[in-house]
Amino acid sequence: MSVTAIDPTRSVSDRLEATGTSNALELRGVSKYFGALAALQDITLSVRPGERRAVLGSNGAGKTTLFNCITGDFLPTHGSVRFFGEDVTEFAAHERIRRGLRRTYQISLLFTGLSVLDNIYLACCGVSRNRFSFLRPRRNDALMATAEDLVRVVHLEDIKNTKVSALAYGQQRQLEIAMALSGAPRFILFDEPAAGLSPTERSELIEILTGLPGHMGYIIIEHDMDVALRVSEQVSMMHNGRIFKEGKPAEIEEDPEVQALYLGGGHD
Ligand SMILES: Nc1ncnc2c1ncn2[C@@H]1O[C@H](COP(=O)(O)OP(=O)(O)OP(=O)(O)O)[C@@H](O)[C@H]1O
Repeated sequence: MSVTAIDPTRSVSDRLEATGTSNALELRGVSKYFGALAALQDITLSVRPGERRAVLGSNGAGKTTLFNCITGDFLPTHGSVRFFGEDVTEFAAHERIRRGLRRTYQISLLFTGLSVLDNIYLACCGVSRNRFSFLRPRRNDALMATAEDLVRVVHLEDIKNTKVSALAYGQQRQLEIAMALSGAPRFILFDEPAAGLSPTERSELIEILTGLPGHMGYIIIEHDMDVALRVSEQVSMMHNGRIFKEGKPAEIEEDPEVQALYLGGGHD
C-alpha cells in the first residue's frame, strides 16, 4: 500500500490561493478553568483554510478541552474562537456544525444494526437542510449519491451493505470519518482516529486522511506520532494547558524539548 505524504509548502499555498479567505480557525487567549484547574491557559492558535494541523501532548495536556472549546461543547472561561472570520465563541455546537465544523469522537457513535451506507446516508440527512421534514417517503437520491461518494472516500465500498456490527474496529473508525465528512464540512476535528488500530489499519487511515479533498482542513489529536506527523503540515505541542511549540513535523520530531517532554518520556 503506498502512502503519499503531503507536500507541506505547495499544498497549503495552493489551497489558500483557492479559498482566498482568512483563517479557518483562530483562537485568541483561550483559557478554560474547571474550578481552580486551568485545563487551557491563554491559547492562541491560527489554522489556515485547508491546513492540516496535529495537536500533540501528554495525557491531561488539554487537547480534548481545546477541541471542546472549538466545537462549542465547552464555553471558554476567557478568550475568543473565530471560524472563517466569524466570532463563534458563544455559539452552540449545532450552530458551528451548520457553518461547516465537524468532529469525530474517541467513542463510537454508530448505528450498529444498520449498514455502512445507511449510517452515512443518515449522517447526510442529519446535516441536510430538509432534516426536519417528516414527509420524506422515499430516499433522497442526491443524498444517497453523496453517501455513495463518501463510502469510496473512506475505502469501504466493498462492504457498503454490511451491517456495522460485523465490521472490524478499524473499519468502524473509517466509517466515523465518512460520517464526519457528510454535509461538505469546511473544517474537521479528528479526536485520536488511530487509537486502537492495527499497523495495517493505521496505514489505511493515513491514506484516507492524506487523500481528503485539498480544501478540507483539519486538526488531528493523536498519540501515535507516526500517524500524526505523516498526515499534518504543521504541529502544535501542548503541555499543562499551553501550546509550548509549533513547527513542521520534521522540526517537531527533532526538537530536543519535545523529545524530552513527549517522545523520550512517553505520554503516560
Ligand atoms: N469536565 C471536566 N471537569 C473537570 N476537569 C476536567 C474536565 N475535562 C477535563 N478536565 C481536566 O482538564 C485537564 C485537561 O484534560 P483533557 O482531557 O483536555 O486533556 P487531554 O490532553 O485531552 O488528555 P488525554 O490525552 O488523556 O485525552 C485534565 O487535568 C483533566 O482532568
